[in-house]
Amino acid sequence: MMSPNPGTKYRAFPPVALATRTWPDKVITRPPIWMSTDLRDGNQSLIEPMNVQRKLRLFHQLVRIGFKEIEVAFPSASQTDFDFVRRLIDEDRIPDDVTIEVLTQSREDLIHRTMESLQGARRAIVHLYNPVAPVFRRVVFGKTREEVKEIALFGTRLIRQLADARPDTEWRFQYSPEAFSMTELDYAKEVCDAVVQAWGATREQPMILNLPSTVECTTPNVYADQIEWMHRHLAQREAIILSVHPHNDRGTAVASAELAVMAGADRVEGCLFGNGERTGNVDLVTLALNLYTQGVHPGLDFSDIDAVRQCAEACNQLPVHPRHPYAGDLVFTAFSGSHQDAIRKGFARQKAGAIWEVPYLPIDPADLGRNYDAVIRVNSQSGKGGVTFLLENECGLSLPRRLQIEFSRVVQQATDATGKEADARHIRTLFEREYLDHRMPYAYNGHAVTSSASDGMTRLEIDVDHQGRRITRHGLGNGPIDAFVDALGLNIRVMDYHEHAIGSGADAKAACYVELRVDGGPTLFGVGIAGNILTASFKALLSGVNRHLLAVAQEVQRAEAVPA
Ligand SMILES: CC(=O)SCCNC(=O)CCNC(=O)[C@H](O)C(C)(C)COP(=O)(O)OP(=O)(O)OC[C@H]1O[C@@H](n2cnc3c(N)ncnc32)[C@H](O)[C@@H]1OP(=O)(O)O
Ligand SMILES: CC(C)C(=O)C(=O)O
Ligand SMILES: [Mg+2]
Repeated sequence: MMSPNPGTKYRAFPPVALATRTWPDKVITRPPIWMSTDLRDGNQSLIEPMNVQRKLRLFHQLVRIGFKEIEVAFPSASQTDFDFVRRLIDEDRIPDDVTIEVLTQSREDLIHRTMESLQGARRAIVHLYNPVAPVFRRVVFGKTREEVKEIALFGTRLIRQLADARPDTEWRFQYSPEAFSMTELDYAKEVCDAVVQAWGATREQPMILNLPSTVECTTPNVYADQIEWMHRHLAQREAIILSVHPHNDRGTAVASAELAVMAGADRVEGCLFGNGERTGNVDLVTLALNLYTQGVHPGLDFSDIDAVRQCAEACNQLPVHPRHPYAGDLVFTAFSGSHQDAIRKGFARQKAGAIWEVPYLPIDPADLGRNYDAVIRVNSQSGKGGVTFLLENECGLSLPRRLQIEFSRVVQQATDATGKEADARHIRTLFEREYLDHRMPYAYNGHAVTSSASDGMTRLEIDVDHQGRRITRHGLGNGPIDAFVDALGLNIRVMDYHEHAIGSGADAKAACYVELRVDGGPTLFGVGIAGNILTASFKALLSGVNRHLLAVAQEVQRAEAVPA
């Protein structure tokens, strides 16, 4: 049960005294060094860790995306992880410009096994960690500050010694004071300075110092302050590649990473789609594409985001949420009417090569290999914009504005009745049923222009079915439509008329929309599609007449059904 007074159980994280902080004014203008830990931190968080096959598949996907540093295993943890590192090296699967990284605790046997796994590697990063925060010192280790610092120094010296004994590999060293963000800053600095010195890092041969928010426990601005404080106070900053490793316990890992980069971090560790322990490591896809939408190329290639997502889902055996930024199934989909309207107008105005300005879409789906098909989907929350967009895209029909309004009511009735989404095919069917399929009471069979005489009048013979009976009639008018109306012998007033071609070449068709009023009733539309514009316009007239007569018949039925 939730406590009515959480202050007795939980305490607020204290802010950092850093009055002269500079990060709020910084702008990220280049990408950080990315490090994927999908195959280590991501893997250790899975219900079933990846086998070698799945790890290989994900490794090659990470290489394709463009990661140059990949933490591939915790080799002393399991035979699978050890064997995986061996396969990468023995089968020469690591591209020249990619460096693999492995993680170890600061324990003698584990360090020996870790170094053994890397035998023969061209280049490798050995990553040592130990927890340094007060709760770990007290609860997990029962050690003093000095003793915990000594754990870090022991591992650093041993790795230095083993690395020096294997000069054929180009070694790099990384140290993480685990749970950094929960640690007193002066103590974190003391441990880190000691490790940097013990390793012998220099400007020419820097080491990676990784400051994790192992469990995210502050607002992102506090993490940024902690990073800036370290950035400014570390004794040998020039000998350090400053790295961050945010987790997402408060749901703000992406913000933490972004602010940390503004605060001085050079490097970010995380996983694709935010996989990782508990609520995940920071999501590298979101981080990278956030940069991209600011006009900064992240140096990672997500131009086939669906393939990356499918690979991650298959390897992790975990789904990516449909609303996941940039990658989820629904993130480029608008259901609601005003959004659809704005997106449709945005697409219509967007010019190739111009700055992207489609409302509600922060990125062009095409940049990620997504198409526009699913951008607009229609349910009962949708308006004319979405319906119009789908008809345009699916059938090449550009409805005049008032017809858009008329037909969107038809779609809304249908979606309200079912409570379900109407896909493009369903909308097309509704449109055909409403405007194109009526053959009662009138159906078009043919026409002939008998003369277009010198008096400027059109004479027309029409061949139509009326109530299933074939009839021929003649009409005279100041144009074909006028003559057709005359031949029908009905009281029809044509209020508006639109036409356009559908497609091009031999298969091109004509679409015609007429807005009319029959017998002084309400205005309504008729639509005709045919191989030529004249036939399309006659069909459109009959469509409108049939719709009017059907509405009248339904009205009569309704009136008769009401008990007296
Ligand atoms: C935040 C992170 O993601 S850190 C990475 C965490 N990832 C993993 O742990 C996954 C792989 N790990 C494993 O499979 C196991 O931990 C192994 C195989 C490496 C080691 O297993 P075990 O030997 O059974 O030890 P276990 O993991 O339980 O470690 C506990 C012991 O190590 C000590 N320890 C924990 N971390 C460290 C460290 N970084 N350096 C030195 N000692 C450590 C603990 O204090 C404890 O000591 P104690 O037994 O004297 O009380
Ligand atoms: C090993 C370290 C970097 C880690 O994964 C963490 O602290 O979250
Ligand atoms: Mg982690």
